[in-house]
Amino acid sequence: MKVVVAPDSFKGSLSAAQVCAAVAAGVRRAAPDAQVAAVPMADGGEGTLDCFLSARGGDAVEVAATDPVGRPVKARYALSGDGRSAVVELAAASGLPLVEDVPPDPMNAATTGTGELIADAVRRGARDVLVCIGGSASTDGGAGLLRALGVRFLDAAGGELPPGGAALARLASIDDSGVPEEVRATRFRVACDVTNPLVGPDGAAAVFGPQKGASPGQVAELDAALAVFADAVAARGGPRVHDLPGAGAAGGTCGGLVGLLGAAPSGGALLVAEAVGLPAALDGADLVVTGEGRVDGQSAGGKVVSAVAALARDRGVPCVALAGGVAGPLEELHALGLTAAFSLADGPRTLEELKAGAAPLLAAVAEQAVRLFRR
Ligand SMILES: Nc1ncnc2c1ncn2[C@@H]1O[C@H](COP(=O)(O)OP(=O)(O)OP(=O)(O)O)[C@@H](O)[C@H]1O
Ligand SMILES: O=C(O)[C@H](O)CO
Repeated sequence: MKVVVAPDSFKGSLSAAQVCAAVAAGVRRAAPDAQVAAVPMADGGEGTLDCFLSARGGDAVEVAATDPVGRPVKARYALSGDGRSAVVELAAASGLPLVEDVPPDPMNAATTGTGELIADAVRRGARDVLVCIGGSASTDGGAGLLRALGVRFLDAAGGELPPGGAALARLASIDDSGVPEEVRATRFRVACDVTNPLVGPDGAAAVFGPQKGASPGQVAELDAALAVFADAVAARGGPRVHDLPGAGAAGGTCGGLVGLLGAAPSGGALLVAEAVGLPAALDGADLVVTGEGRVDGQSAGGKVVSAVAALARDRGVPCVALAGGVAGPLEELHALGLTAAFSLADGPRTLEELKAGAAPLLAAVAEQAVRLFRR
């Protein structure tokens, strides 16, 4: 029997790798001869670099980069063992927490550092780059990132715009003739943390500008500047990113990556699943065990459990979720491919007790679940 274990972390109790170890122990108790494939998962947020490195080998690479307000910052990204693929988390060099020590600068904050990490990965040979975005300090449409990769953003007089979202209001043309061949040859995929469009009342500036310190007036300015940016992308024959779901992620960085680098936005968990080789691991599987801290109706929205269940369903493999808490409605998850979900609770306990005892409790419920499927 082959069992694939592909869980998210349990927030506050176990990393995805620890969940895999606990579940594997339970699987072996129920089916000592089972072949267990552990594929720790993530949804593009916390833990994504680690799960990529555990699946693909390789190292975290530390780079001297630029933070959102132009200061030096050391940031890490993951490069696969074969050097061909990389995962870059935008929050590493362009995250809001990096600038908590200075007054907010929503108009000028930029994604430059993330572009520097990507440039480093491409220089080292990566041609498949997963960019996990969200948690940004900026609303620059990814202009800083793109500039670090060789794109020039010019005003009507042909002068280069300064960093930041506000300056995009003066954008007259985009020159990508300086983008190196190896960047053009790279496949970019974007894992977005939200599905907001680039502009408008649900757009990057309106919804996420305030948390970056933008006043209502600044939100309106940034929204108009992003519209100028999107118009300029469309004017040069690029896609229309104004209303594209997800384009507003990370202050419009997704819009920039889609518009100028041909990136494809997608739910984080599905992209991570591909990056860590889950589809291949599912070949010949008899059962998939997934899970997260709490499985509920929200787990259907592009989270790890729903992505794993959908991949399992496509291959006709039953999929069981194990979680600290399981709360309905679960119809959507079942429709996506989740066969059943079980809580690790073994009786009335406090949350603290459940978290502290998570590993043995998980092994016990995994053992019981596998008994239903063993052959
Ligand atoms: N071992 C456990 N037993 C019971 N409950 C747990 C356990 N581990 C985590 N939880 C609960 O599940 C909640 C959600 O954890 P989960 O791993 O699903 O995080 P998440 O997906 O980041 O959450 P969110 O849905 O807020 O994004 C945690 O806040 C915690 O209360
Ligand atoms: O970075 C941001 O703007 C938010 O996390 C939404 O992507």
